[in-house]
Amino acid sequence: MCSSGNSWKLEDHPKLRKGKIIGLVVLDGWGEADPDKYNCIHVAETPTMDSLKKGAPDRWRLIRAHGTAVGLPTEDDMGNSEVGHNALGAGRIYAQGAKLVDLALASGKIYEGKGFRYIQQCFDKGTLHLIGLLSDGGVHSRLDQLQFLLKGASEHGAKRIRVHILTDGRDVLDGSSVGFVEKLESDLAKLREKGVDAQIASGGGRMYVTMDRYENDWGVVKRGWDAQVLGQAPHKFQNAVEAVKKLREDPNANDQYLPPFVIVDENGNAVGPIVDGDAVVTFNFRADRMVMLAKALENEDFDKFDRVRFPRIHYAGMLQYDGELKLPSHYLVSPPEIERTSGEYLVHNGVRTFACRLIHIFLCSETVKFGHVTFFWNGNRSGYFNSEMEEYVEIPSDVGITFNVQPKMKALEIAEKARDAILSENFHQVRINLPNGDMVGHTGDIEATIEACKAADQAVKIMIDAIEQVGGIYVITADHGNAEDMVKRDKKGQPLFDKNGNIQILTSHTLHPVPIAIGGPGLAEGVNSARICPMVV
Ligand SMILES: O=C(O)[C@@H](CO)OP(=O)(O)O
Repeated sequence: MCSSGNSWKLEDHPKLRKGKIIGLVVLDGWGEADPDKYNCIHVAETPTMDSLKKGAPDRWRLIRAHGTAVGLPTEDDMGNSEVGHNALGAGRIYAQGAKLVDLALASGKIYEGKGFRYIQQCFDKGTLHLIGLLSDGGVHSRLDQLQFLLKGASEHGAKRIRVHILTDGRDVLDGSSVGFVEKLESDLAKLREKGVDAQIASGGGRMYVTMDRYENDWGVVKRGWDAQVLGQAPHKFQNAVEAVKKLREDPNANDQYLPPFVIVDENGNAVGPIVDGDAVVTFNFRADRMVMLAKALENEDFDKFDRVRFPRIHYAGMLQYDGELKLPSHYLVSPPEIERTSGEYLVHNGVRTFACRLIHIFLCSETVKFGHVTFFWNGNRSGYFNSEMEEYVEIPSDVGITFNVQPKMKALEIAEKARDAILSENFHQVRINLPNGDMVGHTGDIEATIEACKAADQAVKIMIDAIEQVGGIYVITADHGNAEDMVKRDKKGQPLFDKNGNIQILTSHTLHPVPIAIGGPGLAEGVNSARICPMVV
């Protein structure tokens, strides 16, 4: 992509011919790693991707999808869908939320901003509630940022603090929740020694409580609301470490799906419901899984579930989560200003080659990843740039099952919709996200992840066949790794076992590079993938 100054006009590519349909596939969670039995992409039958790889180095190569290459603070930060899609969609690299929050905390500027001053107004009479994901995964939040915020908020006047935790087990090892809660408890104890009334007030597993996304299942947010705001949950404990340990005793329990619980005092009363006059901060920096709660906390008109009570609070997000909706209206750190993304350029350059080409861009995924190719791709903005030029199609995801039960997910339906869009010749660009490798990888089920990768490969083939038929160009890439390495390893790369001799399964993203392949009959001679992405290794 190349434009001059502030103009939206794109200069012509020196080699690519105009008027060729582009089919763009993001294979979510598809990295490149050494072949072994824990590399589900290697084990799965993936003839389409295998044949694309033969085009190396001109038509297939690797790109970095983690660390500083996608705007994260350090090279040890695994990639994730937000930063991967942001970078691919913008065609540029921005300092991401994690880094911006680090800087604001380190410089102390966070406490000077409008957002902090807004919540500070409640510190005299009200409680400060902090809600978010408790882990050091660095994808949605980080424990050390919460620790700094707790300390900083108490030094800046917060006298009563309640933390509402969401256990992880997805970006970090399952079972690690107990250690994180212990660490937090010890920090809160230190604050109590200094006279701050600080406690954990409620909790639950991130995938079952609060952190739904793209309005897939409002029941998840309601469970969180009941515990955090109303102080009601099916499980009650006097101590959060005990809560997590006890709930994990269920043989089917895991950190991602722990049921909601509230912490109660000796009289059985919840220690920290959110009430009028309180301040609330959602401390996740990543947007997608906080947007729904932000709507519930902020929107006067709200009909997604019965809130029972709508407390008059001062609410701020760690960041503003949706730049289009300006949600939430108060935030502690300004989000990355991701502007002039590729989608915006495309609508501004909407040359209609034929009269029948009514719409320029078509994109599709299923609900659980739908926003990745819309919201993230467009720099964390919901909605169309130009609805006459773009069509966004969402295929409803299965609700109420974990994805290892249905590893094909909606890959074939997505690919068929994309194929029809390509063959209709109504679009210049058709963009899809295939979530399988990632979503099934997050369940830690190796067999199912292998099936998932196979399905994604079949979907890629459908898309490529359609592009071949209309003489277009395809670009196949990924936003980060996951399914290519499903075990925790030591420094020498050997799989690690726990004390019971069980292999330690990884559900998280990885630090591996991801492929990018380009091809199709519309591709001009001499065009290679090195020029089409900012993150080429
Ligand atoms: O499910 C999610 O929220 C993240 C992992 O925390 O995965 P992805 O970045 O692929 O969306």
